[in-house]
Amino acid sequence: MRTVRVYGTEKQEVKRYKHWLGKLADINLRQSAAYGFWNLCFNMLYHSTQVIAVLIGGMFIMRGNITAEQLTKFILYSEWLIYSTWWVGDNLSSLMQSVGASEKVFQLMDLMPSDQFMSKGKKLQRLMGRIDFVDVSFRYSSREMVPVLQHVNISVNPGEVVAIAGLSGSGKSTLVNLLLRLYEPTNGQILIDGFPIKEVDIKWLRGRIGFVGQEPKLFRMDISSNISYGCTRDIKQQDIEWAAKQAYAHDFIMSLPSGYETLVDDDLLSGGQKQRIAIARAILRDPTILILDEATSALDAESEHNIKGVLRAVRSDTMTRRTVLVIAHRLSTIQAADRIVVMDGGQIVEMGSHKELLRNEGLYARLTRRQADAVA
Ligand SMILES: Nc1ncnc2c1ncn2[C@@H]1O[C@H](COP(=O)(O)OP(=O)(O)OP(=O)(O)O)[C@@H](O)[C@H]1O
Repeated sequence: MRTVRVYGTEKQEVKRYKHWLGKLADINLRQSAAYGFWNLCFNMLYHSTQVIAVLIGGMFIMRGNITAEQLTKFILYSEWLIYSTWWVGDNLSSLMQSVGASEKVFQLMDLMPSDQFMSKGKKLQRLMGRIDFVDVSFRYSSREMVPVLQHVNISVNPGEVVAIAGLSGSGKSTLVNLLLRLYEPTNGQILIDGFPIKEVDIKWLRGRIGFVGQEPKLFRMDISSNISYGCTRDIKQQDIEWAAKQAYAHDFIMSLPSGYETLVDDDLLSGGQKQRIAIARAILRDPTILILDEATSALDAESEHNIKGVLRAVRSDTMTRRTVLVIAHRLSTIQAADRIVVMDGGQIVEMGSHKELLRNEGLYARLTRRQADAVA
């Protein structure tokens, strides 16, 4: 609605709505006409059969060929027969619709769960957080012709903070999708603590990865429940507050009238605040691997502040050292990362620290200058 109002396209939308409404009315009209015609034909047949039966039957009675009782029986039986035939015909179409619908239900019931959940993988004794992408290439099945990742090799050490930078569409999110096993690499493999990810129990692994997407989803329940959502271990209110502090969310939550008990409503929180709650949710699960996908929306400045703060908190907390992957859209966010991986056209074109990459005068230096110019 907001988009329609902002672009002033109410008239076009009403026209589009009317157009589809007209098509629906047309279909309904034709359906009603066909049904009316079927009923008319049938009623004519039904009543004319009775008239003819009475006329011819009456002649036979007068000639003494049949009795009045026989004619009455004949008319009654033929009435039942005709009525039953009509009833079957009338219900046949809805019967066919039900058969079609139930076929779809059975097809869905017959679908096998993904291989990932069928095979019981390894549960490692302890996840250290090492990640290796070994010669990984990938194409989405819907666009087989387009290589999205090509021969990607990255090794991330346990506890390292690695940022992935690059132009839009260079394959940053796809890399994370593969790590979460939402897709399987077309070539190459991903290793977790040295074990092929395919051999690791998927549920176990996902339980140890915290992921905060660009547009995190919050549920209509209080902030505490939103933060503790999906956390299987026994947690207290102070754990929730600790996670909120790490995610730079505690102060704004406390400024709300009901604090942690505030009900999350669509309009209550800004995009950046929602993201901070989602980060707290991810941190509370104490993941060994934390993945942050920085928001690309207009809330970038706020998002940048969040991500910078979280990176600082993660690095300074030596008790909970975790591997962090940040997909960064604003390069100023990630200057403090241990390593920055720069992607272009599905390939890694540069890798190093912020200073090293600036010295290289490559894509990263160009992108940094471009963003600095845009801000100035
Ligand atoms: N589900 C999908 N099906 C088909 N192609 C996809 C799909 N998701 C992404 N792509 C394509 O894969 C390429 C890489 O996309 P990806 O989202 O990984 O890039 P990105 O670097 O994360 O971009 P951004 O910075 O805009 O988020 C793009 O060309 C995109 O159009």
